[in-house]
Amino acid sequence: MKKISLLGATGSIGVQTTDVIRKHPQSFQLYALAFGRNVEKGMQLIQEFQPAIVVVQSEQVKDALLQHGYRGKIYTGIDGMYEIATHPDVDVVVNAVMGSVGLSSTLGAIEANKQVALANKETLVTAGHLVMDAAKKHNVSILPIDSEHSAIYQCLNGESKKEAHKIILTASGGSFRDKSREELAGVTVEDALNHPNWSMGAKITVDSATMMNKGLEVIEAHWLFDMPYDHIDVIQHRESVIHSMVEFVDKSVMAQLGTPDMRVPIQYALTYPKRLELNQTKELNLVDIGTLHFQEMSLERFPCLRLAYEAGRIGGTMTTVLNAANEQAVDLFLNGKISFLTIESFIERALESHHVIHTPNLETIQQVDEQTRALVKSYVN
Ligand SMILES: NC(=O)C1=CN([C@@H]2O[C@H](COP(=O)(O)OP(=O)(O)OC[C@H]3O[C@@H](n4cnc5c(N)ncnc54)[C@H](OP(=O)(O)O)[C@@H]3O)[C@@H](O)[C@H]2O)C=CC1
Ligand SMILES: CC(=O)[C@@H](O)[C@H](O)COP(=O)(O)O
Ligand SMILES: [Mn+2]
Repeated sequence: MKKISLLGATGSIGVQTTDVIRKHPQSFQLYALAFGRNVEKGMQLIQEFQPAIVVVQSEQVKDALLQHGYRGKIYTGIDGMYEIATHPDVDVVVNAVMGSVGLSSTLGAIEANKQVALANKETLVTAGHLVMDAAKKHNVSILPIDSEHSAIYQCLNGESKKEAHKIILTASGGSFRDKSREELAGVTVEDALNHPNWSMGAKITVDSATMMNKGLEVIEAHWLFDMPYDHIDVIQHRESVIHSMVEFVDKSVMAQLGTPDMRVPIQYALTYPKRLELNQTKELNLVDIGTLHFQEMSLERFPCLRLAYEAGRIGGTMTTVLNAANEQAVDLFLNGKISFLTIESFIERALESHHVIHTPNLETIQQVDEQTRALVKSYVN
């Protein structure tokens, strides 16, 4: 029985994680959960799973939960998430919050020697060196939940890291894959949220449309698999059936395939190195699909991917700025303050004005993150 702390329980990954836990009550217990503001969903989960500890984003949300009749142990904010990520009774921490707000909990979980199942890719983008150094120091495995990185992890299983030559990340192309850059001028939030293959939270769905999601994933792969940027390729693959590939030194290529269903990588991160049945997931039927499509990824069509490669290659606080500027710009877009194409121009402006700091510590990263958000907000005026 593994006791799980689930951060971001009310979100897309969080809810799918509870689905996996529900299906395997002999293997997993939801010991603690954290969420932001969705009190209704949070209460449903509390009533079903009866966690020992609950964490919410703010005192205001805590009051709302008390008004809904919750009488158990409750903490708030980033400190609360840190508390349940490091709690001595917890075995596994699933980090499924959105954004760099998950960083201190990821670091705390590693330092407390927890098994870490990581969906929160932003923590690796903003501070990959801190996360990976801590994981090495504490001999903690970080099990990726992100579908591409889970695929790579599975392809590398039992292989020698030295013999892996190249990582090939697949990208669906996102909501606007069939539009030219000219056609992007008038797109709406609703259009952007219409992902062709996956049902996900709003921020990552917009990231898929700008291709920043793949940019963040390139940086995530760099850190997780210690792979130089020149050895990480991205190709467009419309069907999201091949979740990613690894080319080895002998030119043999391993791929991991499956229907697009996040419960598969979530469960794998919880059961690794074993596997459990996952009956409710649709079997992959390649005969029904018939044809898989592949296309070169254009850095001109998708400038956010170029910006991510450039920031990743410079390193240091450049990726902190990339991530914070993106989080802020996407938030402005989702709130109707800027257009879709302004997202990429705000990010580029923030990167251009930044003087990189190499090997920053946690405090510096947090400062740069805050300053970048304020800077990007000021661009609106
Ligand atoms: N969805 C997917 O299929 C995939 C997601 N990912 C990654 O997983 C992470 C989560 O994505 P997704 O589930 O789609 O996102 P959602 O927006 O659906 O969920 C985010 C979760 O984080 C919570 N949250 C947000 N801010 C705070 C905060 N300050 N304090 C506490 N909780 C907070 C939200 O709470 P509430 O809603 O209650 O406010 C919610 O539970 C992201 O990093 C994303 O890139 C990676 C691969 C696939
Ligand atoms: C499911 C998942 O892992 C997402 O990150 C997914 O990759 C989004 O799809 P694209 O970024 O390929 O559009
Ligand atoms: Mn992904």
